Amino acid sequence: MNQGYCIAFEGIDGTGKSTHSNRLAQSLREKGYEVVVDHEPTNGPWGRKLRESAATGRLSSEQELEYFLNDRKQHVEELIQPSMAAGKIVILDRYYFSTMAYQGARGFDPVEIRKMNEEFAPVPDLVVIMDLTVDDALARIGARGDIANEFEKRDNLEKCREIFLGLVPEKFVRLVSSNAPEAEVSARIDTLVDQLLAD
Ligand SMILES: Nc1ncnc2c1ncn2[C@@H]1O[C@H](COP(=O)(O)OP(=O)(O)O)[C@@H](O)[C@H]1O
Ligand SMILES: Cc1cn([C@H]2C[C@H](O)[C@@H](COP(=O)(O)OP(=O)(O)O)O2)c(=O)[nH]c1=O
Repeated sequence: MNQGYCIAFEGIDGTGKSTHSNRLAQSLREKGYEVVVDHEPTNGPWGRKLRESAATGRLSSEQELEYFLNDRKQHVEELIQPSMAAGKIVILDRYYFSTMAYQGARGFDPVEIRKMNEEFAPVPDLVVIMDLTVDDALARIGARGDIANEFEKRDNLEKCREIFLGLVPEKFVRLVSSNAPEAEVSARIDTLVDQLLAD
């Protein structure tokens, strides 16, 4: 049994991370793989506080960063590491690249944020950056029936998108435009993951 895989979906809100992390999980299960799919912020105590803050007003930048790190530490210990150790494929709808982007957009140095995370969080085998223009992403959030929350302000999303796009030259990062029919986007992601699993 191998040591498992970790695949993270990243990108600004509304780009299809949740849709495509679930579609990928389904398609891998149909191929016989053992898959765990989960999201950050988690449904644990830190994640719940962070989600509340998206609706009611953001925490101070220091406190927000601390809560995201606490949430992730718990996630790594309780779910990510044990699942990978059991040889499963872990699919994450957001991971520490979101902290680089969103807390980076709030003034922290993304490089420092990455270092802090990589001290305890496994580096994923593949990061899929789902991409849309901010206008298109906000339109999809609206169509989903949601009112944009505190994290989803236009200027903030522009900064976050720039940080995400800055990761693309890295070897394990792939950019996928979400500006195509869902089945087409899904097929592109399946191809990337098939390549990873064949290596
Ligand atoms: N390729 C696509 N084309 C059109 N709509 C899509 C596509 N992928 C996702 N959507 C829709 O866009 C909205 C946002 O997708 P979602 O997966 O919730 O994004 P995220 O998890 O990144 O916030 C949803 O209503 C979803 O059905
Ligand atoms: C994981 C993570 C998310 N976020 C932000 C991005 C999102 O706008 C917000 C909520 O995440 P989101 O994926 O929208 O969760 P949900 O759909 O369950 O509400 O948290 C950060 O600022 N830093 C992080 O490290």
